[in-house]
Amino acid sequence: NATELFDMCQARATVMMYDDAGKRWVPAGSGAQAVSRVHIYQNPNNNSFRVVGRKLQADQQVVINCPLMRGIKYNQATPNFHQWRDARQVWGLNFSSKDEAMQFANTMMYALDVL
Ligand SMILES: CCOC(=O)[C@@H]1C[C@@H](CC)[C@@H]2C=C[C@H]3CCN(C(=O)[C@@H]4CC[C@H]5C=C[C@]6(CCCN6C(=O)[C@H](Cc6ccccc6Cl)NC(C)=O)C(=O)N54)[C@@H]3C(=O)N12
Repeated sequence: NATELFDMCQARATVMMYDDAGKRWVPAGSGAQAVSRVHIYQNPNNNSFRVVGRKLQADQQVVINCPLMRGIKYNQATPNFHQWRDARQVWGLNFSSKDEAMQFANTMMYALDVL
């Protein structure tokens, strides 16, 4: 049966990926840049965590589904723009508010601490 994932936090953000070749940030997912609801889920069975973001608009497209690996460095480049590297790319979250950014960062840092 599908494991019940614990929804630790949610924040509104535009999910971006860094295009190394073009040296620019591009919106994750297809179509125009749009705000997503970004979650940090915990799988309590194996103490794993993942960041999942879905577009707020009708199609609810999944634009990020990124497991959090031990040792990731979460960089709060600005109060509203946070980023981290995974094996393949750099993710950027452009949060809709500083409060949501702070709450997300606190949860992220907790997860990275207990991994
Ligand atoms: C205001 C105008 O903003 C803009 O027009 C664009 C679009 C804005 C919205 C989407 C976004 C918002 C905010 C600013 C904030 C600054 N910033 C950048 O991109 C900076 C500037 C230079 C550029 C160079 C590299 C780049 C890109 C790739 C990763 N990286 C690193 O430095 C990493 C970081 C890191 C550190 C520690 C751990 C993990 C990681 Cl990932 N370091 C290393 C050692 O890996 C980076 O973040 N860079 C953003 C930006 O410009 N923009």
